[in-house]
Parts: sequence; structure tokens; C-alpha cells
Amino acid sequence: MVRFLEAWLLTWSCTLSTAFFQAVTGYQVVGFIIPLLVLELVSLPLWGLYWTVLYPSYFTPFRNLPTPPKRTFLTGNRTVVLPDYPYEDIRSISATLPNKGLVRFYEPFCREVLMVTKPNTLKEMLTLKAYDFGHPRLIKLLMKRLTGNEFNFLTPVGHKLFRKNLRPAFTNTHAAEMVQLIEAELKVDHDSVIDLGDYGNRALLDHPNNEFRNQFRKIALEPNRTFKWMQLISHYFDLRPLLLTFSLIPGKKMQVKESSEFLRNFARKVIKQRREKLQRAESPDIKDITTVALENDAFPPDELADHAVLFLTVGHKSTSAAFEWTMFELGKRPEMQRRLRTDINKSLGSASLGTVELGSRVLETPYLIAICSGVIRCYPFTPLATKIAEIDTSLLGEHIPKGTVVLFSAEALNHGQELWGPDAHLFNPDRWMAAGMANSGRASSNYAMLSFSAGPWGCIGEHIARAELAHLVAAVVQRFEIDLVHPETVGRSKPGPFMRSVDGIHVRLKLVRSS
Ligand code: HEM
Repeated sequence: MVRFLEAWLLTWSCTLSTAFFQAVTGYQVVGFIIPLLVLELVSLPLWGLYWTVLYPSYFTPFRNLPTPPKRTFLTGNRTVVLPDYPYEDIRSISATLPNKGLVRFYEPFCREVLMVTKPNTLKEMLTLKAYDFGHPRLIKLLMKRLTGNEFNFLTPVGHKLFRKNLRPAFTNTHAAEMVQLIEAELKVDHDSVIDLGDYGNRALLDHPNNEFRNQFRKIALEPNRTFKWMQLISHYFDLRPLLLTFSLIPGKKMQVKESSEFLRNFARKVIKQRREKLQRAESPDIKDITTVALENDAFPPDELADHAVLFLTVGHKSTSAAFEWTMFELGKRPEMQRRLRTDINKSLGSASLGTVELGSRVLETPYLIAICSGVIRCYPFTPLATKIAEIDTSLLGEHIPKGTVVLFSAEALNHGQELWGPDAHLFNPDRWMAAGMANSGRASSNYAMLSFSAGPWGCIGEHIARAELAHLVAAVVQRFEIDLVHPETVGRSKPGPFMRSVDGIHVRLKLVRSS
């Protein structure tokens, strides 16, 4: 389909330029312009007919899979042509189309994709055949640019090693600093409105080196509209020559390269210092991911520097977004805030998170952990994941040729009534409070909550993300009453690759307990 469109456009441009040359100069260049024009005018409708009617009905290898009934050439089975997926379209396909775990549907211009909708197929794709499915080419390219490494560079053995090493690498230093930041602001003006995204970012990325923060900001920008359209177009055309041309133009693209190089060099220096300290048998000031990985001799220092940049880029915005959504849910419910504050005080006693490290006691505060789990379920940072079949493979006994696009939607699965019951749409932390339900939240499958994905390529930072979130939330709720500004609109999430609030989440914080 793509090749045809490319060849068709090429023929058109050749014909038009030749005709233009002939009209301007009067020279008779070729005699076959008219037949070519006729051929082009006839071939596109035929091509459209083939891809919109004949292929989906008779020629696709997936013709036995359920597909939504209504589609148009322009929008496919979506309701609009947008570079971002409207979540509602995906949710309605998942919920209303009878299927056994695999459906097919059509994106704009009749691009065929498959979507996995049930735990049995998810298990097959994400766990049993995890290495048959990889990341899209554009994501690989982007991650390579940011980190100097392939996105899925970690081996299964490496993943397990990382998981083992990440959890003890956690400290609560950032949460303490965040509380200090907010208090400093409140001292200036008690009525000030606080942008929680900004505080989450500052707390999670706090580093004494300002240049580090500045350079990080340049690469951690959310994808803009141009990027999103490029992503959509990249499904139909090979954009690599265009990207290469852009990368030669000085400006934004070079900035990204320079910033990621700066971060890698920075990481190398930090790793070198930590390594020297460890060799001198001095105990490190902070037990962070890098130190713990070095202590375990898990990775060569240069590889570790690439990993460090990867952690920063993928881990920071996601945790900061989860923190914002938690403040949004709590901000709407003063009663829930009070119950949580009582639970936190019971766990921590008179000690304050802002001054004392209380890692394990925070993680043993049941209502706090339940609230964090509720938020992670209701607001998956990446609502829709795209995988590409790296080899010829199969799902549910259906042949999946190499290159097939297979999606799964954490947003749809996390809210699926089949897995979560009739109140699946509600934010209800008490799901995790019932006896024996602290991990599952009463869901009927291990593949019901996919905010961190699952299987060998699932989020390696899940434990640290949950711990960071719990500390940030505990630090704020222990000290402040949260009052939402514009509660009526603030909960709207914007369609896009990441689940963020359209307007950002702004609050007023009232001090209920000083440090
Ligand atoms: C609430 C916070 C977070 C969420 C919702 C989240 C979610 C995800 C998801 C959905 C993936 C994709 C897995 C796939 O492609 O199948 C992922 C990958 C990853 N995450 Fe997270 N993440 C979070 C925080 C973190 C943190 C704090 C770190 C690091 C300390 C981290 C490190 C990573 C890494 C390294 C990968 C790539 C794994 C691989 O493909 O090898 N994440 N995350």
C-alpha cells in the first residue's frame, strides 16, 4: 500500500514537471503525458477501492477476525482523523465488539492494525512470545538518539537483574525537598495557586546542577503537534530521508543531540565518582540506582551511563503525571484526604517525612498504597501501546506476518468491566483494602492492570515509581490540605501518547501541620 502511494506520487510529480517544462519552453519533451495522466487518474480510485473494500473483505489475512462494522477511507474505524488516538474509539471497540481477545480495525486511509483485548492474548503477546514483538521504528530511533542505545537493548537476564537491584535503590530525599519547596512558596503567599506538574518535576528531578536541569528540559519536552503528525504520516511513508535532512539543519534537532550527549557525559562523571568512592570503601551519601548497580557490579560503567539517561527520560514525566493525578483525585475528596492523613500519621507517628527517612514505613501505609494503585489504574501514562511483529508469528492461532502492527490499550483494559466489575469506571482505593486484595485490587486477572505493561519488556522502574509516588503523596498530605482550583475542568485529559490533564493541575495548599 505504502509503496504504491509512493510510486503514484512520484509518477505524478514527474508528469507534472514534464508538462510544466513543455508549457514554458514549447519543446515537445515526451508524447505520453496524456496517457500517463489518464493512468494516474484511474489508478488512484482503483487503489482506493482495493484498500477500502476488496482488501478488508477478501484479501486480508485477518479477514476472520472481528472488525467494527462502520469505516470510511479517511478515518478508518476512528471517528476523526487526528494524529492522537481518541481514547473513546479504542474503549468502544474493546467494549462493544464481540471477540475472543484479538480484533482488527482500520486507521485513517485504511491502515490495518490488530488490537489485543483480553488477558489470554495479552499473556501470549507480552510474556510467552515477548521477543516476537518489538517497538515501532520511530520510537527505536528516538530512544537511540536520546540514550545512544536501542530502546529494547536490555536482555531478559538484564531485566531481572535490574528489577532485583532497583527496589533497594530507593531513597525519599526528593519527597523531603519537595515539601521544603512548597513550604517556601507558601511563606510568600498563603493564597498562591501551585502548578503541581512543576513541583512534581522539580521534586523528581532535583539536582544541585542547574545546567543538568536545563539540558534535561530540552529533551523531556512533550511531543508537539508537528511530531505527532509526523508519527502518523510515518505509518504510510518512510520518513527516514526527511529526518536525516532535518538532523543536518542546525537548531532544535541538534539541541536534542547536544542535550542527550551532555546528560550522558554527566552520568559518566557521576558514575566515575561513585565508583572511586566504592573502591576506596567509603559509604556513599545516596543509595541511588547507579550506586546500587555499581555495588552489584551489574553493568560496565559506560553501559550504565546510557541506562541512567534512559531511566531519567522514561521515568520522570510518568511519575510526575501520576503524582498530579493523585492530587487531582484527593483534591476532589476532602474526606479521603482526612482518612489518608490519619493513616499516614498512624504509620509515621510524630516523625516528619521532610526531615527523616522513613522509606519502609511509608510503603507499609495501606490506604496510601491503595490510593496510589487506584491512580495508576485510572490514569495509565501511556494509554495505548504499539508493538510490531519482528518475525512471522501467531496469536490465538492466527498467523501474524512480520511487520504487522499490534496494539493494546492500558486505558481500555484498566477500565474493562469484564475484568474490574460494573464499577470499573470509578476511582475507588478501597478495592485494594479488602483482605488479600492489596496487589490485585479485586481484578480477575494479572493482565487487567497494564499501566506498567507486563512481561519481560514491562516497566523496569515499577517498584521505584510506586515508591516515589507514595513518598511524594505522603509528604504533601501529611502537611497540607489540598484544594483544587477549577475542579470542574481540571480532570479532562488530552488525547495523545501520554495521559496528561488538558489544563494542568493547579491547587491551593493549606498548611495543617508544620515541619
Ligand atoms: C508511574 C510511573 C511509570 C509508568 C506508568 C511507567 C510505564 C512504563 C511502560 C508502560 C513502559 C513500556 C513497556 C513496554 O514497552 O512494553 C515502561 C518502560 C520502561 N520504564 Fe517505566 N513507567 C514509570 C516509571 C518509571 C521509572 C521511575 C523508571 C526508572 C527509574 C522507569 C523505567 C523504565 C524503563 C527503563 C523502561 C524500558 C524497559 C524496556 O523496554 O526495556 N519507568 N514504563
